[in-house]
Amino acid sequence: MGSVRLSRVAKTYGREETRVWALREVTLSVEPGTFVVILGPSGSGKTTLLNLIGALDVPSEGRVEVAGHDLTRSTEAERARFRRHKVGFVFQFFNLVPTLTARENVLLAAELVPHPRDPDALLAAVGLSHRKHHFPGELSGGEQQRVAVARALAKNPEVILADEPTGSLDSQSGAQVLALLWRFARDEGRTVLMVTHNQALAQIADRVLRLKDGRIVEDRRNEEPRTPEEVVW
Ligand SMILES: Nc1ncnc2c1ncn2[C@@H]1O[C@H](COP(=O)(O)OP(=O)(O)OP(=O)(O)O)[C@@H](O)[C@H]1O
Repeated sequence: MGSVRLSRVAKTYGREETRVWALREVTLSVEPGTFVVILGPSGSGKTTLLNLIGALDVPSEGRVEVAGHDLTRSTEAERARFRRHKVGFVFQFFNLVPTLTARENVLLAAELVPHPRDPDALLAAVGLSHRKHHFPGELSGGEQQRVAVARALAKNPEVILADEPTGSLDSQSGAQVLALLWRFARDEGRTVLMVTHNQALAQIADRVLRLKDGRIVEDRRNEEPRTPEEVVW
């Protein structure tokens, strides 16, 4: 299932005197079913970390293993297959296809995998049955993000990577999106890694990672995480 293991991972950009260390000496092991919240200042390496786990990028050093796949020893074609089958992505700005309806956006993801979840059931679960034939431009930000979560879940992925999924939402829509991601980890044993600038969201995490200057400077487990509904933000 969706285990995540990084061993002495570094990621650099550029060369020699202009080299930037986006990540260094990152070692991490996350068990399936964990809801991980990743905090850290701008430029600390949070997005880079998600990109490596999601096989959108490869490390400069070290090893990345996700859901039993060694992403550092795979070809680009294998990584594309891994992204397609194993990972659901949720971004800050939804990234829906504007010319497709909500339902078609979810269907498009479902068609990528052999054992998808039912798009209509997912749209019902995110409270959007009545809006499924609407285009993204006809939906509010919160509704679009709920479609994006339904799209990510449609693939029934082992790992969900969410980069500031509530960053552009009002608090009520944000809470709904959060609850969907949280339940997916809790009820279905999937691994969710979520980057956020909102410190309050650490309370709902099973595990909190804090990055600074490309290193993990805090790695804490919450014995009794709160539910998204309990957190005021
Ligand atoms: N393609 C790139 N080329 C050069 N440097 C990059 C590239 N991508 C990221 N970086 C640098 O790597 C470092 C980490 O970036 P990253 O986007 O992972 O940070 P972040 O914690 O997600 O920041 P933010 O909260 O602002 O999104 C930064 O110094 C950034 O400027």
